[in-house]
Amino acid sequence: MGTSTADDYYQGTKAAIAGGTTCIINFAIPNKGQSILDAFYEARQRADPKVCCDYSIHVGIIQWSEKVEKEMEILCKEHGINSFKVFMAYSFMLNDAELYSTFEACKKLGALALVHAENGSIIQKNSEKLLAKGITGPEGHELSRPEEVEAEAVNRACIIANQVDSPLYVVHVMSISASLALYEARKNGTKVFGETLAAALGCDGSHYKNECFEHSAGYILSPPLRPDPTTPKTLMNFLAQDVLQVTGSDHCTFNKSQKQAGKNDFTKIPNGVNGVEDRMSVVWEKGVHAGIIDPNRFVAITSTNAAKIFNLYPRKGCIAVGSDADIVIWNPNKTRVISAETHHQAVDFNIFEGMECHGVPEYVIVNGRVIVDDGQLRAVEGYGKFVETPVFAPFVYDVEHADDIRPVKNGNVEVDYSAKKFLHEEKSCPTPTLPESAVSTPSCRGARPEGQRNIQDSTFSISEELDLERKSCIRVKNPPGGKSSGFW
Ligand SMILES: NC(=O)NCCC(=O)O
Ligand SMILES: [Zn+2]
Repeated sequence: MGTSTADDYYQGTKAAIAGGTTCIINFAIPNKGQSILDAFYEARQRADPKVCCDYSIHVGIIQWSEKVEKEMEILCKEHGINSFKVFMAYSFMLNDAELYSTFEACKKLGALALVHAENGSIIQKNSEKLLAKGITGPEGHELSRPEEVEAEAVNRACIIANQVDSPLYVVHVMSISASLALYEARKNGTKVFGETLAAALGCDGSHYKNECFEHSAGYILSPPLRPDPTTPKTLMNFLAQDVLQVTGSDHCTFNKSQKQAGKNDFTKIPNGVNGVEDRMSVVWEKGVHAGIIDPNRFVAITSTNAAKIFNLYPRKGCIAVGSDADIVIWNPNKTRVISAETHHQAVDFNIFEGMECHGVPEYVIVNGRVIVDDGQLRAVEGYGKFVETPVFAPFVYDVEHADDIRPVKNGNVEVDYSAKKFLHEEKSCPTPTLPESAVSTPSCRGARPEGQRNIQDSTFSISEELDLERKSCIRVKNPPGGKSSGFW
């Protein structure tokens, strides 16, 4: 939207580590007319000297052509890219036929299509109407793109993916309706994964009603936060029940002065909010501390599932011999209050301002180096590396042949990293590896969904049993990747 984010790769990854995230995947979105290869090279040039932790890249497709298809192949075969984001909204949205071709190309390459799902044509018409009526402030943002506009696009994207039998990943699912559209599609056999955001779990759309432009504009992202105050908790329940699989940050920050670009026209407010630093704390607070998920599910939805979907697993997303030494020591008994005054991001606004979070990353080890030491951050610019994401992720494409994951060489020891072995081990591991305090979080409070056990009552994790209990109400008949996956 004609401006650059407040956080760069240094500030962004430093903040990520401060919050307990040790690897990120950012977007390289080309400018109009720019080739996707150039967008990728540019992102690498910007990132490599600056990143404090490892990173990968999703490449954006903002138009469709044979050239784009050829370059997608080059990115997959020569540059370690396995995911491409398309938009169903904004001036650079793709139409249905173009989405069809992109999904088909992804399937052929063994890549994963990521979709920004909102109906761009409806948003445009609604925006024109609202502006003509004199509704120019940030409140117009949600009014122009209500839930059903998101849900319709999720449904349509799933149908298109199903037509070409390609897997699909829906980024930033922000509403109950959109989650249910996704769930319905999966029940009907579409291989679709759903990601929601820390923003959606920690905030609601009431902020758009704030009379202060600076405040309400600070919460503008797309799809927007929803006015229904039950949405954040319901989305957390969807994560617990595997209706959604991942919590991302979609960290895309703009300073107050940058948001001023839309002072007289909400359609010009740069879209995006913070998330990378506070994601882990917000998910712990609203999920584990609230008694909705257990610590194992916390790890799955903040780390392991993403690593599996983007084929970084088991190098990332698990603690094991041969895996990267990216480890977070989480203290559930400490608290912190989120504030723009104290955060490590460059941006001058924080959507979680004033939120008290139980759960603090006390030590963060990045590639074997202690970067957060007893709460003290010592990030090293340029210490991170670009990590390739190979195509045909077994957890997305081929669970039956997931054994084909190559064993990782660890010195002289050859470690068997077969995916099936890991799936099996996950299922049969009843021993807690967490300290008792982390499992029976004393700070637990808040109502539990009806019929669910208090997962904090036990001194060992029962997430597997709980999952089965829950799934008996919401059962995924044809899970992406097949029924044998422990992931589902
Ligand atoms: N969620 C959000 O508004 N991020 C900025 C760019 C995008 O829409 O994906
Ligand atoms: Zn998006």
